[in-house]
Amino acid sequence: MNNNHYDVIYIGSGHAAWHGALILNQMKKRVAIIEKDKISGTCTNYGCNPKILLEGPFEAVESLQHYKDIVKNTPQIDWSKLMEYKQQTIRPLHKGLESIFESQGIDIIKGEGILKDNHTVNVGDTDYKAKYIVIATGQRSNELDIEGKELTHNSTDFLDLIEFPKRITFLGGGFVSIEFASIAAKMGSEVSVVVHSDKVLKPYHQPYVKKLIEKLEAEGVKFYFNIDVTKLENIENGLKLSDDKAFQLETDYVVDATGRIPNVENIGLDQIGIDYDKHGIKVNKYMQTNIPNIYASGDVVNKKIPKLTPTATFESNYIALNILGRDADMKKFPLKALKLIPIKYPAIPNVVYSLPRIAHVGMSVEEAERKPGYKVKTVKFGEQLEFQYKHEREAEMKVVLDSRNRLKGAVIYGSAADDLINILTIIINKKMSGREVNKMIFAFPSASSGVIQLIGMHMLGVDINL
Ligand SMILES: Cc1cc2nc3c(=O)[nH]c(=O)nc-3n(C[C@H](O)[C@H](O)[C@H](O)COP(=O)(O)OP(=O)(O)OC[C@H]3O[C@@H](n4cnc5c(N)ncnc54)[C@H](O)[C@@H]3O)c2cc1C
Ligand SMILES: NC(=O)c1ccc[n+]([C@@H]2O[C@H](COP(=O)([O-])OP(=O)(O)OC[C@H]3O[C@@H](n4cnc5c(N)ncnc54)[C@H](O)[C@@H]3O)[C@@H](O)[C@H]2O)c1
Repeated sequence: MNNNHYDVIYIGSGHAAWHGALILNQMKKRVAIIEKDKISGTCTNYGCNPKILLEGPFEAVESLQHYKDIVKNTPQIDWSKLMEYKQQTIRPLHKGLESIFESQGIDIIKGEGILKDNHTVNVGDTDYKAKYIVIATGQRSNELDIEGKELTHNSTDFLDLIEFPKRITFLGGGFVSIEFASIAAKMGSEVSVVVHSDKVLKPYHQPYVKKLIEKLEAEGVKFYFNIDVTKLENIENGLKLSDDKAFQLETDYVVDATGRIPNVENIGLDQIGIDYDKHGIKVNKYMQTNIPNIYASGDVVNKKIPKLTPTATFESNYIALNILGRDADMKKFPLKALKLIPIKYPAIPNVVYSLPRIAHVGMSVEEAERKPGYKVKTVKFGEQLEFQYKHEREAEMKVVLDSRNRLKGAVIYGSAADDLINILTIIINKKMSGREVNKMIFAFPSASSGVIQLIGMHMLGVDINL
């Protein structure tokens, strides 16, 4: 076989690509991954992984603060040591993954992939051919078009900060701003969050967002709402941010966290006629673009569901199975059937990794309140399970139950929300009844055992808000 001919070529090497690439490789397909930057994409190198690693010590400090009458003296975090640890841990990851892929027989092609026709991707001066192509080029940070925009930084810069600034400002009220502001507040910086609307974390349950804002404000974070910044300039002692009206803010470091935009430019979409818009590449229910042998996966897709690592992974796996189904011969009928199954997303948990976290899954409280027959129950588990839940009295959740008391959705405020939400996601996806939930035994006295018990009681119709 010609060396440059593949069954499947991926453009991009993030979660939207490599999970499926490994499946196809295992199933004896010849696979190549084209990557212009570090192998394994945003999450591993510039997103989830470095973020959660840097956040670890701050989370530990936050837990200790729940015992402030008992544990004296808040520990100080040495940012430069923490950054050193982050670099040592994160920097080798892409090389590690690269060698795993290569040892499995997946070809890694370094460079910028550009579609030339329905079966050809060009990298540098070489053309690579494939029966199927998966576009998985992800997103990049938005850059606000303001005067002095070159003085702003993005999330990647923040995650590489060597020295923590005394004053730091985040533009935007989304995930990145709120997660990073939680860290910055604990570094003792003067932290500002400047938002162009009157809300932060719009998709989240606003009463819990309000609780989080109040908590961050108590730690010194200043929120500025309804401000459309237009200018950032150097001044004698730092930077000055302003709008066209009276807003002025002096700071030392500005993070533009006003969202991410799909990488749809310069990859040959117009040349070969693939449909896309500013929200990403358009796909059908099989994740195919309007050219059927070319798929799109992950953040680059124009989709209503959240652009997250687990959704990118889910799509990557789905596409691999769809390709296997299309290629299967009739003797392997079960595989053939795979190509006919449209993608169907289960309930998708979302977490803001703030301190504390906010998480949600399934039907929102707001939708449930409008829907006849649905109930919303508030479970004040921080108060009810004080000793199990490590003194975090303000931790709370709201669960959405349908007319048969099945769990349909939940929103959680509290430090363990990121793990608890996964358990609730299983209950929702498995459509478990209250009886089924109550038939299981969990380790005690863990936080999750208490929470599941409380929810299990609600699902049996027993209201046990003590
Ligand atoms: C700061 C931050 C924190 C985040 N935290 C979380 C979190 O906690 N949980 C979560 O679920 N999600 C989080 N995300 C989102 C998550 O990182 C993305 O949803 C995920 O990485 C999407 O995967 P992907 O493969 O679609 O895209 P990416 O991981 O962005 O991969 C795309 C790859 O394609 C490459 N590429 C682009 N164009 C070309 C080309 N022409 N040729 C070759 N290669 C190309 C890029 O270099 C990149 O490596 C975070 C994101 C950021 C920025
Ligand atoms: N925990 C997680 O899962 C996690 C964490 C970080 C990032 N992410 C992913 O990365 C994406 C990017 O995060 P983000 O926080 O940058 O984006 P975001 O979409 O969450 O928030 C963007 C913020 O910027 C504001 N904004 C948008 N346009 C603006 C403009 N022109 N002027 C001023 N403000 C403007 C929005 O109102 C919003 O408050 C997320 O949507 C998510 O997909 C996920």
